[in-house]
Amino acid sequence: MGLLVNGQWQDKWYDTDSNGGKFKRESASFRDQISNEKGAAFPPESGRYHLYVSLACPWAHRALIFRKLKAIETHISVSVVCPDMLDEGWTFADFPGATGDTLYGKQFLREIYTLHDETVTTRVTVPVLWDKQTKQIVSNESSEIIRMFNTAFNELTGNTDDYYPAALREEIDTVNEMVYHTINNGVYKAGFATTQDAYEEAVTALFSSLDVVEERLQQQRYLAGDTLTEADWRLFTTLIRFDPVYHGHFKCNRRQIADYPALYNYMKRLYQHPGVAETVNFTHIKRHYYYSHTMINPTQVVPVGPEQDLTTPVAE
Ligand SMILES: N[C@@H](CCC(=O)N[C@@H](CS)C(=O)NCC(=O)O)C(=O)O
Repeated sequence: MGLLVNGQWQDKWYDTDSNGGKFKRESASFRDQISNEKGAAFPPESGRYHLYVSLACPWAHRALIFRKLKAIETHISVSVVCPDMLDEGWTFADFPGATGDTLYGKQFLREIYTLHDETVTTRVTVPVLWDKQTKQIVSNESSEIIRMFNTAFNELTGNTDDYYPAALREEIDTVNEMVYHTINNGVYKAGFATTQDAYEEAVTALFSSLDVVEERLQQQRYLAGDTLTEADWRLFTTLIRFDPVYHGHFKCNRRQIADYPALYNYMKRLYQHPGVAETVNFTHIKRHYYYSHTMINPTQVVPVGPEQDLTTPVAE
């Protein structure tokens, strides 16, 4: 894994030494918008945009789910990277379920970043929302990509489902804040911590938030009440990876999601939502983490479990 500095690849792992052993996620570098506003640089057009994703990545998974839910699959094409992310970063190497770079036949995802700007300095992350027309990255920030998908293509698709409704925004923002820091990013903070204290701090915050969410879901169907919103999808992509990966690989092993009755039922309900199961690929998920993070798992052996059947009936 590494990053681009003035367009040159440098193979470097995350620096936790300068931060007391704590993992600190950097902000995404590309933050443009697909927008209906007059004169917008990136207007919604069918066939113009492309998503580069990893099926392993919880952030990219959000974008794939929204592409499904909002029926924009025929308007936005997708390339899936190989789950192995080693010294070359994300690659388009062959792997079952990976597609290669379906636009330009490149070898490495970083070449998409340098196609945008050959002297760019940035981490090379997924998801990437790409504009085929200008050969520019529109955005590599999943939280903003899902907001664009929520509304920008409504006229093209006729799908007006709203996962960020005005009346619930305050509530959604509050939940997102807690879920992002302590759960979505919390599992990474635990897994990438290089001191005992940094690890324990992250794990404690993670499980106290899971308790809060469990209690909430015992009272209500979704995080923001009766309405399914982006807050649920943002939590879902972490929950679905939890028992197979974060519990073991990231040492988040106080409990499994399967031990929380309401959370587990909710996770299965979201998994069974039309179109969602086909966005979940446990082979890519397990392979990516256990095979790529060689400082955590030097043998690169991928565990066989857990045995879970997410298709069994759920309580509504
Ligand atoms: N803020 C970004 C984070 C994306 C991200 O960190 N993706 C990971 C994969 S799960 C990645 O590509 N990491 C490579 C790296 O950090 O070099 C988003 O939510 O879109």
